Amino acid sequence: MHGLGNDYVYVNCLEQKIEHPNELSKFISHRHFGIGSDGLVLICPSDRADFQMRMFNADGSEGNMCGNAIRCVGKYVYDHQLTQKTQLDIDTKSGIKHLDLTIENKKAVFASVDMGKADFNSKHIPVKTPYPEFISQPMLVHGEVYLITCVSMGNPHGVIFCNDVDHIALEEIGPLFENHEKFPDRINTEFVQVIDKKTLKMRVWERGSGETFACGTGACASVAAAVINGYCNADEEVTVHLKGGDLKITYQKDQTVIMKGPATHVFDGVIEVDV
Ligand SMILES: N[C@H](CCC[C@H](N)C(=O)O)C(=O)O
Repeated sequence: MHGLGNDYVYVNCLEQKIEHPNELSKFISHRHFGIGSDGLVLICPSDRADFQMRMFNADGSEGNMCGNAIRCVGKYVYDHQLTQKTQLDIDTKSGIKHLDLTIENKKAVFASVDMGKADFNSKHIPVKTPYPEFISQPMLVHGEVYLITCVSMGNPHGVIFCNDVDHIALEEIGPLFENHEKFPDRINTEFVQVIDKKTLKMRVWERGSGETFACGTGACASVAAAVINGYCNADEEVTVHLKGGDLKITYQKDQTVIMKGPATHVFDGVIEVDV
C-alpha cells in the first residue's frame, strides 16, 4: 500500500512474529533485489490500543512514527475485516494516534489523523544547540547557509523554506543534513516553498529512505514550521503539495496537528524469505 506514493510493504503480525524486521526491511525495500518500497510496516496486536504499528525505513532503521503508513494501517485492518470500527486508536513508538476512516464501497480510502503535538524543544528533537528551540537558525552545509526550523512529530524534522523547491539538489544535500553531527538521531529534511498562506509545496529527504514521494510527518512539521515562522495561520487548513499528491494539514493553536489524506492498496502477496 501507499500514501501518495510513499510506499511500504505491510505485514500482518497479528498471529506471527517477524524475528529480524530491520534486516527484512533492508531486503524487501531494495528496488532490484527485493520487492521495492520505502520500507516495511508491521501491524501488531496491542494491549493499549486497537492495533500497534511498527515502521522500518529502507535502510532497516526503525522510525517512531509514519503519517502515510498509519493511514494505510487503518485501511488494512478495515478492508481485511480485522475491525468494523471506523474510529481507531493505533499505538506507535511516539504514542497512540487516533484515526477517522472514510469508507467508500466498503473500503477505507481516506483518513483524518490526530498526529499529536508538534514539539519545538531542541532536546526532544534532538538537535545539538545551547538554544531551547532551533527556529529559523543558520546552518552552513556544502558551502551554503540554510535557515532551518527543527520540530519533532514524534520523529525528527528539519524544515527549510526556499524559493524554488523543484530545483533543490536533494540527492546532494539531503544526506548532508540527514547525517549532520548536529542531529544525533539523524533527521528528515523538508524543503518547502510557500505558495500562499494556505498552500505549501514540499520535497523531502527522509532519514533512512532518501527522497520519497510524500512524508506525512514531514508535511505536518512543515505546516507547524510555516505557522511559527509567520507564513501560515494556526487553525487554518493548509494544502501541502507533494510529489505524490496533496495532504491537508491543520496546525492548531494548542500545537496539535491534524493530517488528512488517502490510503491506497496496490497488491497482496505472501513473503517467504530466510532472513
Ligand atoms: N523516515 C521517517 C519515518 C517515515 C516518515 C514518513 N514516511 C511519513 O509518512 O511520516 C523517520 O525515520 O523518522
